Amino acid sequence: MSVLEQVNAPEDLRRLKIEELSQLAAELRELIIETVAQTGGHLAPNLGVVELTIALHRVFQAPRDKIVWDVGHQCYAHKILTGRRERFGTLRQFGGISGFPCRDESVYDAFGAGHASTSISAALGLAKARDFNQEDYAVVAVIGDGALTGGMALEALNHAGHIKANFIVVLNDNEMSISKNVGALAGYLTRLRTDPMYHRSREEFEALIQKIPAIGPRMLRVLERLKDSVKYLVVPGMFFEELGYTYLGPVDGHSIPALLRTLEKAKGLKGPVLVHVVTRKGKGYPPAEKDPDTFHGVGPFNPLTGEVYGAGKITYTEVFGQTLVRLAEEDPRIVAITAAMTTGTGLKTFARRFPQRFFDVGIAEQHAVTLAAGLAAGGWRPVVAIYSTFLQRAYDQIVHDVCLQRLPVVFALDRAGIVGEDGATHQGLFDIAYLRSIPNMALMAPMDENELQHMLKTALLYGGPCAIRYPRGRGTGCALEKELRPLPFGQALVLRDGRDVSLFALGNTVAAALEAAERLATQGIEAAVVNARFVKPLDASLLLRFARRTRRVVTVEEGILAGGFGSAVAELLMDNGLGNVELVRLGINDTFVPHGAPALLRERYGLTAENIVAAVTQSRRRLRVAARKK
Ligand SMILES: Cc1ncc(C[n+]2csc(CCOP(=O)(O)OP(=O)(O)O)c2C)c(N)n1
Ligand SMILES: CC(=O)[C@@H](O)[C@H](O)COP(=O)(O)O
Ligand SMILES: [Mg+2]
Repeated sequence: MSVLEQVNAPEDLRRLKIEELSQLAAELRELIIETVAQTGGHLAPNLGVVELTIALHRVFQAPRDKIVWDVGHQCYAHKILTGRRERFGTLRQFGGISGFPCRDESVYDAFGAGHASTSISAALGLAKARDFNQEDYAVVAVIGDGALTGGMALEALNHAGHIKANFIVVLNDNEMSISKNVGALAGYLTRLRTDPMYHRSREEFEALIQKIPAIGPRMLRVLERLKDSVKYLVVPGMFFEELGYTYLGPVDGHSIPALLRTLEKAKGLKGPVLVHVVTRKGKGYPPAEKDPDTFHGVGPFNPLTGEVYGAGKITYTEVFGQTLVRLAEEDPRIVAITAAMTTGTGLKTFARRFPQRFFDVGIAEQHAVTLAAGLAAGGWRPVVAIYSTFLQRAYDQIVHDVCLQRLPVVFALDRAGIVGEDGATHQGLFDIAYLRSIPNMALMAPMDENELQHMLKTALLYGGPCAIRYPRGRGTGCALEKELRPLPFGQALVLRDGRDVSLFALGNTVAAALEAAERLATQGIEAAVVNARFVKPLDASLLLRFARRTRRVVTVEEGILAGGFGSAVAELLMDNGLGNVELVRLGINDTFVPHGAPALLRERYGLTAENIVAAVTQSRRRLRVAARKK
């Protein structure tokens, strides 16, 4: 029996001999690589924390002690060691285990995640709850150097230091966010890691000074008084110490004995402790060590060669990236902003081509948006490329800093709609509802890649806040017109005429609507198909004309129904005395959509051509809302 097979729960791990732990690490790596090669997932972050996870579960007694993973994309070894080894092959599949910590999945997942920089706040909350409940357990937040660039993490670090909370922050420093980590704090961590002057613990440092004959103790007292000057230069982890933390580290995150020693020590200390662990992203798998950006989150690949499968049609992201470069060549005022997602949002070429006009601000969506507002106020034309789900972070900045001042900021909302295997934390389902309600905001969605490039041109010509939402992955494979042309603002496009029912579709659901119309035609039902293009402003006159003519309307959107595109159409009909038009809204009905293959999720959540056909035929039986709650 392998060492890993002996571990069904963390107590089994605590029974292993210390010499067996490195074998356990090797077996965990093997299982993670083998599985992710099949399912896709976050390979490099997980390979980097194998020893750290073993050490955490050896020193702390989960589920009594709480381990809170930031982002949670590095929790695979944790899942395998906490009773989910047998189910690990179902990773990220519909009905299988999630790629992120999830309280509904296991008592060992102390706090759910998916978005970055929440762990210190959550751990602090758990620690205070423990104190209020007069309980006695340890709380540990595990946060990466990338996630530490997020405002929330810094806010929590600040607060926890101030209230002297009893908890531990483990900083997993691998010098990487998804791409190379950015920011002044990252530079400070590098100095901590590499400068021999910093490379010792505070106690070692003080012991060293004490030993200086005759003047040692006096010198220490002087240094104590010179807190803000000399001591700053020489005390390791001074930044964290000044915030109120006991700093331990830097520790080699691939040495199990060093990790065990340091975590034991941290466990015995009072007040906030920060353990600085240095790891290598992708550790133990050469392709991932060499290219941690590609292997951060990866689709299925050949484990022997590291070849990633699935090249083919161009993605929406790529079309966005290449169009922005073209437009920026023509307009020197265009600048691009990403919040730590240069590759994911397709801005790599832009960053290379226009380094001075490109900003990676770290995991700081709120700052990204207000930075864009400032640039726009100063006469520049910022394009902020952020995934739909992560822009949720910056809601007030969109309202207060951009829209209220009617500033010409373009929001490129990638990963809008169903994203698939990342699951509930990452589906981009709320943006229509949260953007549509803001005055001055315009919102569009392209039906294909060709329309996306024209929409980007349109958005940049529009003089106010404007968002374009487009989906993850490959598009329709349509031809891209050479000439970029602005679309008539606020106008929908009729793709097919019909007198029995009007299908108003948004974005990538247009293809399903067209297919549905074909099928309905075989049943003798003539369905008109309208590509809405704009959620805001809606093409009111065209939509009303079709509604009046057909008296029956189906709206389709890959988004939450409440407040979405279908809601906008419902409001339009009501406001124009057409409340008696039969309306069926297809979309996500008041639920979070879990992980699974996108095609399967679209089927389950009523977004396929078949669902549209069913909605039309059921609407004849006067069913008003066809979207089902799963
Ligand atoms: C709010 C938010 N923005 C962006 C992301 C995308 N994202 C996921 S992991 C990651 C990098 C995290 O870096 P780090 O915390 O250092 O972890 P590592 O991958 O290096 O282990 C980013 C930007 C996210 N999950 N949440
Ligand atoms: C954990 C995280 O938030 C990112 O790594 C995300 O999973 C990337 O998603 P894409 O694969 O769609 O870029
Ligand atoms: Mg990192």
